Amino acid sequence: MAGGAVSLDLDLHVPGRVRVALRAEPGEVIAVIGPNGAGKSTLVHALAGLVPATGSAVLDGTDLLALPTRERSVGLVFQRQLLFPHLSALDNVAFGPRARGGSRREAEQRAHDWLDRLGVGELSGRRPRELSGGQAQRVAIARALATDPRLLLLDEPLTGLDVKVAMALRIELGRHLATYDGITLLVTHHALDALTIADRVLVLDEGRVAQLGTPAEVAQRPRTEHVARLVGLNVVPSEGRLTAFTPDAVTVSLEPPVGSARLRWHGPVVDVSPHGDAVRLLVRAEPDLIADVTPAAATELGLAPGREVWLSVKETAVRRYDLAPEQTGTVAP
Ligand SMILES: Nc1ncnc2c1ncn2[C@@H]1O[C@H](COP(=O)(O)OP(=O)(O)OP(=O)(O)O)[C@@H](O)[C@H]1O
Repeated sequence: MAGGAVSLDLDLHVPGRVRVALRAEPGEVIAVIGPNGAGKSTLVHALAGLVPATGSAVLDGTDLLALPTRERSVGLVFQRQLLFPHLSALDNVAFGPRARGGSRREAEQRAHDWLDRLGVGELSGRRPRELSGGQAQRVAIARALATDPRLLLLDEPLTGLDVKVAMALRIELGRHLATYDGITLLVTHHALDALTIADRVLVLDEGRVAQLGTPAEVAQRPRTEHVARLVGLNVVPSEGRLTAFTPDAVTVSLEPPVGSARLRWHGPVVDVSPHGDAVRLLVRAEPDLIADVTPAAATELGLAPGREVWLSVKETAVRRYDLAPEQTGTVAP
């Protein structure tokens, strides 16, 4: 039942939807991020055998794409994951270990352990219809982890859970994945998941690899506006390079900033939301920018959606880097 250390050599193509080539090392957790429609779900569904794909996905010497769906040694947690409706939570989780040849007692013990770890041990006797969405999601995660698969595919496993539960599960999942020697692909919309749980981050955009790097690389040098926003940075392309700056480096004013600052923009505020002790503004400029101001400044300037503002940033507060693609594993469709 043990997974064993395996690597994954991927060169997968779903025509018109996604193309990804990469090598994942044993134990690696790769977060998959990108805008809606980027191809994240298609990638994991293709690996699971739910979407036809060409190319190869060689795991431990075997090409998964050549295997029928049910013979692929993958663990799946998808949004709106269905549990077996006629089985209790315990039996849902014990099903995998049992199918892999464990004794009933061992399988049930293992299922109990996983349900406990995910905070739903006391619900082990319930059927799926007697569980809330969040509880069912935790049972689904337990079910995937209990089989100790060599490839774990998690598509938005924490989406739809309340903040406290998601936080606790993120910690539990991170702890487990840190010692898990199989390979994990974790599709997520949350920077926190990508940056805290993952060893590398795969950024997809329009079905292509836009960036593949460590969380630190991606956070410091995001190559797409989407990723920049996800990690809370502004990124502005200029003269073939990218200029990055934090939202708190932005000065907001109602009049054009004085001086000859080249780094200034004008546009309407489109969103105002609390962000820690600050107020975060989204301003529709070229490109869209985020700025953090104090609550006092927000009140004084009357910052509300629709308000036209000027944004500027000092040269000393920006970091510039090259746009040239140099990621490993990038393949153009
Ligand atoms: N069943 C399908 N048949 C044909 N095209 C599809 C199908 N499902 C998705 N697509 C298309 O494939 C592309 C990738 O979609 P996919 O669902 O993989 O994106 P995603 O990155 O997971 O997006 P999201 O964040 O919205 O879940 C999109 O252009 C989408 O419209």
